Amino acid sequence: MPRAILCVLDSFGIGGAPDADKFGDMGSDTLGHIAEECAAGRGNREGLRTGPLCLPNLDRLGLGAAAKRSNGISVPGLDFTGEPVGLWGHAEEVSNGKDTPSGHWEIAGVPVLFDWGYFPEAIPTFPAELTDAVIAGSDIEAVLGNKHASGTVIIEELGEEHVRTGHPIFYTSADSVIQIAAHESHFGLDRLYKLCEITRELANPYNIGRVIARPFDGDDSKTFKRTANRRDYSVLPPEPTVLDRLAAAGRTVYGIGKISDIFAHQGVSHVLKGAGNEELFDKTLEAFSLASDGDLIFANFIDFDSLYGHRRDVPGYAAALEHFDQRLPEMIDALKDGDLLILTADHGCDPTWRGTDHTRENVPVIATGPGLSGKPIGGRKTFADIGETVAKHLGIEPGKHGQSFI
Ligand SMILES: O=P(O)(O)O[C@H]1O[C@H](CO)[C@@H](O)[C@H]1O
Ligand SMILES: [Mn+2]
Ligand SMILES: [Mn+2]
Repeated sequence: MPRAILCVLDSFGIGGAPDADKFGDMGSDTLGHIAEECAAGRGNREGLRTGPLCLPNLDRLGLGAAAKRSNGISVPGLDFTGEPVGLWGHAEEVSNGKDTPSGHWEIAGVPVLFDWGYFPEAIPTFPAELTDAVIAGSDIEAVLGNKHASGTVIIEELGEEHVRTGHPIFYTSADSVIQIAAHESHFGLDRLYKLCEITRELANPYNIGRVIARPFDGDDSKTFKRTANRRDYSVLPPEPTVLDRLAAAGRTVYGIGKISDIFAHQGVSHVLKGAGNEELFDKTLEAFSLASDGDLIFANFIDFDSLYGHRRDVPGYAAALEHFDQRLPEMIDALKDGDLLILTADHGCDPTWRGTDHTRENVPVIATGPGLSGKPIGGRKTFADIGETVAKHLGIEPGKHGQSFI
């Protein structure tokens, strides 16, 4: 049994989702396209990285084999030829959305089989009754934006007007989300959080997954920068997740990074935050030294998605993957006898794809542990197989969805 360690490389899809066409994402492939760009010499950035994508540790565990099985295409640069040393395969998402909560909840054994509410690609995107109610119920006079946007682009576009007028910037994306950007010192951080709480309540009838506070600082449109004080206001998962089931069995769940926010703080006993992938990796290792037998460490590595996938930054994404790969042996060396480490993702965010949104993709499912020999685990029909594997490994009762692959 000892422990389970579940790492989500946020947005690290490996292509081949059978229902990608429903999302306009047929052919999207986060890993495959990054690797192709790198192989063609378009993944270079001075001082950051050059050449073909180089992920020897993930590849040896079975990443290249899993990607090939997911979409039938060999990944350039992932040329490990022996038998993978990990359990390797991919999983399809059954949840209706390609958003972070749907992906994580399904990984934790609870697919999202209802439809979230979304806002249309129109201006204004939000219904007037909703923005009117927010204005009436808070201390703001108007909202700016009111459209689909990339979070970094919209603060450059409207940040100065926001500072001048005091009106916060409301925007959305292909996800079920209302994001509110405001300047930390001109508008105030606590005031922004309060506004998000009010908006969260008012958004419930629209079935919106998350309201997200997006504070930023800086002096003008050229220097505005989002701060680390993002805060997510999520609805609760529709059924108990494997986190809740573990908590009910008296186990400790360590949530690293965004995990606790994604699960509306339910089922997570210890929260360890980190400012970016590097710190998140350190915090995950710290949790290794805190966790006892039967506990779960659940980590989210956000930079892949928010800094590189949504920003459509191929060299940045490639460098972040290569850095994670270089550090992976630290995690493997920290495993005790009986520990199970699983690496996966919650959706895709192909940095070569149009727009700035997530992409519907299969995700890798790679597992290893002392004494575990490598073998294929095939194409799993739901991410919930991951949560059920954790449940079985940690010796708790099976849940309603998915099947363990061990
Ligand atoms: O462009 P930014 O603000 O990073 O938005 C991204 O972050 C949101 C939450 O993860 C997603 O809905 C996506 O649109
Ligand atoms: Mn995500
Ligand atoms: Mn995202």
